[in-house]
Amino acid sequence: MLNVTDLHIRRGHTVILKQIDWRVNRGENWVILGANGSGKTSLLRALTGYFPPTRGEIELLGGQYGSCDWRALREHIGIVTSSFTSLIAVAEPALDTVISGKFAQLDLWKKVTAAEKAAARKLLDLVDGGYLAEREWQYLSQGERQRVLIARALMARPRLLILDEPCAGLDPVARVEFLKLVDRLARSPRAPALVLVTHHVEEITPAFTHALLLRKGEVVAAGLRAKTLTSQKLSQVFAADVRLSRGAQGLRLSLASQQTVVCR
Ligand SMILES: Nc1ncnc2c1ncn2[C@@H]1O[C@H](COP(=O)(O)OP(=O)(O)OP(=O)(O)O)[C@@H](O)[C@H]1O
Repeated sequence: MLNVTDLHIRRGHTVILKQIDWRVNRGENWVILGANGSGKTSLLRALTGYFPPTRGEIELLGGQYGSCDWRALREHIGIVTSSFTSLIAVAEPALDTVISGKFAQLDLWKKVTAAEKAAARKLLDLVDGGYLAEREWQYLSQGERQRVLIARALMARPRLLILDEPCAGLDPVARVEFLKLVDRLARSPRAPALVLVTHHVEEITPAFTHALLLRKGEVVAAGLRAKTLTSQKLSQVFAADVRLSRGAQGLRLSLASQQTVVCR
C-alpha cells in the first residue's frame, strides 16, 4: 500500500528525516512512536504531499510522488489530526462536518444528497456518535470531536487512515473508550490500514500489528510489534533507560527507576 524508500528531508542545514525506509502492506496496522521532535509530523506531511522530499521515494497504492497526480493519491489517505479542530466552523452540525469529508473540504456549502446524509449517519453510528448529528462543533467535547473527525475521514473511504495523536486531551476513561473504538474499526469489514502516531505505548492496542520507531529523524526499528516494541529499542527512542511491560491492561512504559514515563 505504501512504500517509503530512502526518504531524506532537509531544510537549510537542518536534517529533519534521514534515510527512512518503511513499507506498509495490506492488512497491517502501524504505530509510529517517537519522542518530541523525532520527525513523526514531518513524515506524515511528506506522505500527504505537503513536505517535498530532498531525496528518496514515496509510493502510495502504486502511484509515485512526483510522477503522478499526488492530489488524487492523497484522496486515499484519511487523516485525523487536532490541527483541523480550529478550522471547522463553530456552528457546523456534526453531520455536516462528517459529510464534508467526502469532498475534502472544511466548510460544507454543496447541496447534500439524501444518500450522503444516510452514509454520514451510518458513520456517526459506527463511532458511537449518532446522538451528535445535529450538535454544533463548538459544543462537542474533545472525545466527541475525535470521533466525529474519524467519521469524517471515513466518509472519503480512505485506504489508509492516519490518527495523529488522537488521544491528546482525552481523559483516561474517554481514552480507553476511544481506543476500543479504534480496535473495533480495525476489525470492521473493508477497514482502511491504520497508522497511529503517538508518544504513549499505552495507546498501542492489539489492533496494531507493526511499529515504526523514530529518533531524531531516523528509524530505530520498523517491523512486527513483538520485535520492535522492546525495552532496549524504546530506551533508544526516548534516550533513557526504560522498561516495557505487558499486562492485562496492555503495554506500559516505566523508567528503570520505576517512575512512570510522562512524555508530554
Ligand atoms: N520546515 C522546517 N524547517 C526546519 N526544521 C523543521 C521544519 N519542520 C520540522 N522541523 C524540525 O524537524 C524536527 C522534527 O519535527 P516534527 O514536528 O516532525 O517532530 P514530531 O516527532 O512530530 O514532534 P512532536 O511529537 O513534538 O509533535 C523538529 O526539530 C522540528 O523543529
